[in-house]
Amino acid sequence: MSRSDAIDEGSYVLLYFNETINYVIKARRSATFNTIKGTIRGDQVVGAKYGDEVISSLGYAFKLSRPDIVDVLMKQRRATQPIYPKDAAIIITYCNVVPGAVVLEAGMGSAYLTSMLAMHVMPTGKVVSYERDSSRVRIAERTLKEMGVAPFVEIKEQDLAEARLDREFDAAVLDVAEPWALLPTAVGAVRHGANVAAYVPTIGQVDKTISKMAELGLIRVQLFESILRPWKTVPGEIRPQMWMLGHTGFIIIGKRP
Ligand SMILES: C[S@@+](CC[C@H](N)C(=O)[O-])C[C@H]1O[C@@H](n2cnc3c(N)ncnc32)[C@H](O)[C@@H]1O
Repeated sequence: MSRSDAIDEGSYVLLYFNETINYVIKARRSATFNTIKGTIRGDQVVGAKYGDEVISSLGYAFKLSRPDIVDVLMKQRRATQPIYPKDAAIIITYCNVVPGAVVLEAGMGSAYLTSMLAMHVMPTGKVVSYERDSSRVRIAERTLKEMGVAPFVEIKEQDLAEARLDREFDAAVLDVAEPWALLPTAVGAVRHGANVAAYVPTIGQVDKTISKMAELGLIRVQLFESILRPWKTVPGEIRPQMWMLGHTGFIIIGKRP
């Protein structure tokens, strides 16, 4: 994501009319963006600056605003079920993912979590991410580039179970179907006192993961489900939104004693 005020070809833009009518777009000179308040041409956007306004074909003014990290992340291609920012925030906070940290991850999937991890370890740390499916690696590489974090991620196109690792990691995160199978490798690769997190969608997986963490001697095992309820913020109509994300996954975090 660029810090410049200029909107170039390929920049992400929040096209904002009001609290309910707004869109995140990727600026393309040759494109046309359809909104329910008329269309906006790409050549009105590319070459403008963040903060400018453009007028739609129906005469409505839209602000060209700089989007947030979450806006850009949620526009990236998904090869797999990604970890959403609400869950990434817990993993990052509880696993002490700070600038300079070296984090082990499997699998990389669509690199949503990888991007968020990389943003927190940069500029001196790194994420070492394992993904055994090469087609997903190609998609993940693109996401990391779009998010501007590619230099902080070392991609290993390999099954984590086959990796030989030194004990150099400050944290490990497993988002795979059977994290219990990878826990011995992950636990063996983190420093004393480091946390290992697993992310799974079903209770059966939670049970197996917690049992394996206990067997491996991890301490203070914590289990979280993050339920984020967004509210409508229109003055005079403040109430919960009608729709919300009901379930994503469970986060299990254990500490290597
Ligand atoms: C649910 S996706 C991960 C999504 C990712 N966390 C995100 O936020 O975009 C799970 C990925 O783990 C990969 N995977 C599963 N087992 C693996 C293993 N043993 N080693 C490396 N990758 C693995 C799968 O190929 C799949 O792409």
